[in-house]
Amino acid sequence: MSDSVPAVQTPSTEARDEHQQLAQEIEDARWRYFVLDEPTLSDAEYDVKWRRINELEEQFPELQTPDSPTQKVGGTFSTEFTAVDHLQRMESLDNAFSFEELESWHARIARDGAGEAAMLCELKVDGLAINLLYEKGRLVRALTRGDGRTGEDVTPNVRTIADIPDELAKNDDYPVPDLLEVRGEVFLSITAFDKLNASLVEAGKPMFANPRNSAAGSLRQKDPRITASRDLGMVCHGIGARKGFEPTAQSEAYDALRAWGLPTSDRVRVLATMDEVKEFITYFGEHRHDVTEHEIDGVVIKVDSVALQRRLGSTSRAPRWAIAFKYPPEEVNTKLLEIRVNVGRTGRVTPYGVMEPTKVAGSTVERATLHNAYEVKRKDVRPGDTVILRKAGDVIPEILGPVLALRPDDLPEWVMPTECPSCGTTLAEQKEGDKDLRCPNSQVCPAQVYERVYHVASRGAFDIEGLGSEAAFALVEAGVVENEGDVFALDHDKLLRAPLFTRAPKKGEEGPQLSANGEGLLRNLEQRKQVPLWRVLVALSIRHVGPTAARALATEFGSMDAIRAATEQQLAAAEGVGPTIAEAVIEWFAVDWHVEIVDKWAAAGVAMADERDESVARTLEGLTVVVTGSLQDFSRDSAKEAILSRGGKAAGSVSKNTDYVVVGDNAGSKADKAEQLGVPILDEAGFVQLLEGGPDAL
Ligand SMILES: NC(=O)c1ccc[n+]([C@@H]2O[C@H](COP(=O)([O-])OP(=O)(O)OC[C@H]3O[C@@H](n4cnc5c(N)ncnc54)[C@H](O)[C@@H]3O)[C@@H](O)[C@H]2O)c1
Ligand SMILES: [Zn+2]
Repeated sequence: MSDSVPAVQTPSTEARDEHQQLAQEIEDARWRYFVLDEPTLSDAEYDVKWRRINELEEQFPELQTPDSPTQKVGGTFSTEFTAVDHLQRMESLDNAFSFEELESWHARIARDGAGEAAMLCELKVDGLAINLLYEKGRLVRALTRGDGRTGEDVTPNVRTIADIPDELAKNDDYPVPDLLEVRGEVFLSITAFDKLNASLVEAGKPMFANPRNSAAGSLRQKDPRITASRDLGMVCHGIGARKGFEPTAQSEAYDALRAWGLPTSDRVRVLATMDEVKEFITYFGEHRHDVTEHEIDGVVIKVDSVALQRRLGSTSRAPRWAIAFKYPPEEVNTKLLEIRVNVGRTGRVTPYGVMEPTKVAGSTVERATLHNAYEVKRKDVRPGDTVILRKAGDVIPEILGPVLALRPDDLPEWVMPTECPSCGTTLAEQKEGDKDLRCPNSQVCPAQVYERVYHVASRGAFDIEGLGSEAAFALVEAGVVENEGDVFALDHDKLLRAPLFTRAPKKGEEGPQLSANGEGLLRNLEQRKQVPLWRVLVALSIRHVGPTAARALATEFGSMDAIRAATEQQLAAAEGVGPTIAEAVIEWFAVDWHVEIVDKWAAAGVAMADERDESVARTLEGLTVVVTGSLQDFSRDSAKEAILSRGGKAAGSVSKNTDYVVVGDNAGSKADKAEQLGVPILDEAGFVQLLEGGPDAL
């Protein structure tokens, strides 16, 4: 065995074929992406091909011919614009997708003596490259990157971009050079991108797949007026040919560009170690969406010293002294298999897309909501389409729209069902003009009952262990609960009818028995019958009554009976409640089967009032008291508690239903209002008397 360099392998026919195939697909993708601004592949799909072709060429160097796509800067120029040569070639960037790849890049430049070099780190802007030529400080030409040697003349369009000065600003530190090529990225701000896409969709035109394509599409317009309307921005990230300007570092070049009034980023950092570089990368990976001026798809790391840049030089398509660290793509293409509808807790029927499972931004996604039928129509997505799926950070995944170029002929539009998929009831708008459709059969529609039973047991409501989504589904499916009213009446015999909670009989037992889970559920139900009133209120699924509103209602009224007896005005006047919640509560209790739920729970032993200290005399029974300003011996809460525990009501605002207003220091408008309405006013001492002996003690 020798340890000499392994002989160069000759590619097999398969390898040759695969390479040729990939080369063609990549050229085609580049044409669509760079020239037509209308890709049919996602960047992720493109990058897979890109990596594979590089792998093949590494294994079989013979395949790496000068016309391989790996040897060329992606893109070319279209005949719609005049082709003009760059003074200095424009390059692409090599990529790293992991810290290991970044490290091996660093090891390579270290071998060439740049191991200790300071690194300039900046954001990789997702836009398109532009080359601005300034002669004697005046902008004379602007070219797209094209194939790197020749670009497209887009000067009139670039002149419409507000960020780009027609003339460089004079400056003492940096005299304006005779000639300068400035390189940078033209981009569309995120808000402008969203706005543009929304308006394109509205106009029935295909939208842009990503910010880069939208920026390119906006810049590469025959009519500069269209470009002008698109609100493009620009940020500089390099220089090309120059006369009369010799910076020693990339960072110094940026200082000069800034001084001349060119747009530079204030997020650029020059860092000494690879650990700091990785920290920078990690930071912006986590804060990607805090950068709101433009989309970013990575970080670019550059050797700062111009002398070292020269020493490292370039390959046929990219500098060796720079590398782009790419973040995982947030947009991928996937197949929309079908559109289904989901019936929610409130009966709202929402269409959602079921897609071929795809990895995006670190998780596998196969479902995404489509909100309502209008949204489906507006986006014109159809089952069978290839769709662009976006998952930005922690935001829930979104289907942006179809890739129209890939749509099969005669693909039928999707039609929203007219009947509830769960119970068959005809769907209806709740109010005229609502975008959402609802299943009006809320009382017994299995899908809605299931959601509500699940909600009853959830953390924010009764918090019943052993009653999660599977259990809730099993109870509804087996018919042991008609709706949530029956939950606390579950007993041994009823639960036996739900197979999920049973087990096979052991020797000597007859018929199926409750499983340990079944027994456990009964125990937990029993135990959770005594919970604070606010939890019971949350469990009722009253619109607008979440934990906060429920706590407010419970504190103010103390019992379910008091809430039921309260008028809409009384509810609305309660601290933390207000008119919207008051109306929702009144509406909810006006429905017979709703009231039945409460009655059934009460009959099953669910506590319907918060416990009061019985040793306290109920001196304020039936009285409404408002406390305003600050008191000496009571906090806001303890004053309220003192009123509630004596059977009174603590209201938040003064009305003619108020019996007393207690005025402390710095009381505001409520004291005035009390005076206007002639409501009796008490000071703190009077309040204490009232608490102790009721109205008679005053
Ligand atoms: N979806 C498709 O079909 C398709 C086709 C072709 C290319 N692409 C995408 O384009 C990429 C290749 O394009 P590329 O050759 O332009 O390479 P690139 O986008 O990976 O990197 C080079 C470019 O980055 C830009 N850039 C942004 N910020 C920069 C900064 N701070 N400093 C320096 N440069 C900065 C420059 O314009 C430069 O030309 C692929 O990885 C893929 O994501 C997609
Ligand atoms: Zn239904």
